[in-house]
Amino acid sequence: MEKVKFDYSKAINFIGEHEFENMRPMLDVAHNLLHNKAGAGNNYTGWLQLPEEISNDELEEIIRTAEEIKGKCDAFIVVGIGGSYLGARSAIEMLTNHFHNYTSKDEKQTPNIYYAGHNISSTYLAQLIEIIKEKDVCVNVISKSGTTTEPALAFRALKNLLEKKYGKEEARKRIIATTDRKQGALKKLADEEGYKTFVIPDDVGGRFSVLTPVGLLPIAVAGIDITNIIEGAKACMENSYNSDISNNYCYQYAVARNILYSKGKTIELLVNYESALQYFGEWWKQLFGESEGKDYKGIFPATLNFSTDLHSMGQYIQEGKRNLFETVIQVKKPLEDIVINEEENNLDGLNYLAGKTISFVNEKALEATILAHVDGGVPNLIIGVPKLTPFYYGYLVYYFQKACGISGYLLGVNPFNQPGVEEYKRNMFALLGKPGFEKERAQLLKRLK
Ligand SMILES: O=P(O)(O)OC[C@H]1O[C@](O)(CO)[C@@H](O)[C@@H]1O
Repeated sequence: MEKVKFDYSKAINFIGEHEFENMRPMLDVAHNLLHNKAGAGNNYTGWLQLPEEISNDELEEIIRTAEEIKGKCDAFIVVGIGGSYLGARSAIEMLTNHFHNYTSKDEKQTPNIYYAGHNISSTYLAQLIEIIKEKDVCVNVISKSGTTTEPALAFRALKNLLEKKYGKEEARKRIIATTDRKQGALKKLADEEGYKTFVIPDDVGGRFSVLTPVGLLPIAVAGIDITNIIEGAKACMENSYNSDISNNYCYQYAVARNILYSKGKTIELLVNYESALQYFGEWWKQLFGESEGKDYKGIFPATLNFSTDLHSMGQYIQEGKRNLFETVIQVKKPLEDIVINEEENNLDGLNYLAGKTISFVNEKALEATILAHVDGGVPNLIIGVPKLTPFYYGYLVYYFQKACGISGYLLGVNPFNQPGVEEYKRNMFALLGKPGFEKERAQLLKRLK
């Protein structure tokens, strides 16, 4: 199987070969911290061996449940936020037809997939309920902590809908909870109601959980081969095991971004030229943002979808503040292609492209953009992916997770916690009047006057 490749030749004006050499000792330390589970946050590094440790029994159980759901519903709702939904969504958007929710179940043999609990928009939830209320519905509620407000609120409304529609007994069979082994409100609720549950391993944090039932169940419901995803992750696990940077593309990426960061390139733009990768970017953004943005440092991760965003953000990238670098995901072969047709009168002037394919044009757009942006002072790192298949999805997931762990240790942070996210939650609970937050509430209300 062809490897996912990393190429930093378009950043060579910004990173000298010797700088990789200079980073070897630091990389060795980071590698050992991660692999010996000796670094900060080491009790959340279970994702490292997941592709090898996930058992056939567990995979079969996920696939069996997914088949049941597929047979039972035409609307499947994934309720979760952050790492509890972005992995699934990134795979589903990458690996199913762009228009999968617009095709009939007969055609695709899978339910439409909807998402809830990833915002607190009443309009979104009301409109979702309107769309699904006449359909046959199943819900997968996912929360590691089991206490996150956004999915809990959405789930309360959807549970109510299902119970009214089917009665309590049948609703119970249409709800699957993915949560902690023993704690949290969702675990308690699932036990009381008798929902089927899947467990998120204790040592795997939300943003590293896509290769657990968190991601795998919804992905399987969407008709995607999850065993292939695990195979891909396993391949990357093997290819990125060696701490020698000269043949470890994953470590080259981790090191390159840290070198660029140390030179003031504080914003990383993950760029794609395939719209199917939009949500992969969202998943990546949380992975790196939540892992590295702490202790008042860290690269700010942003995503761009090209060529779409070249027509909105292209100006900034070319000539704005020079604190950017790009990481381009280059897909070598599209799943489908279209040959550009010849037109007799050539009114649009495109006949010079007749006989070429749309993907050829996309490739030239990529090459042209990289050259322009490098000339404009924006280093480009390129990650070459042979094709968008389940195998390479799994490969990329592991690639970025591993690079993130290593990169976080190189930066000197704990890549596996997220203490800062609690700040807004405390304020929100206080303002909502949650019991136990009375003191904070009084203080905040004064500040809001
Ligand atoms: O799975 P949970 O516990 O609902 O958390 C969802 C998301 O919220 C966070 O905890 C941040 O609040 C993320 O780390 C996580 O991915």
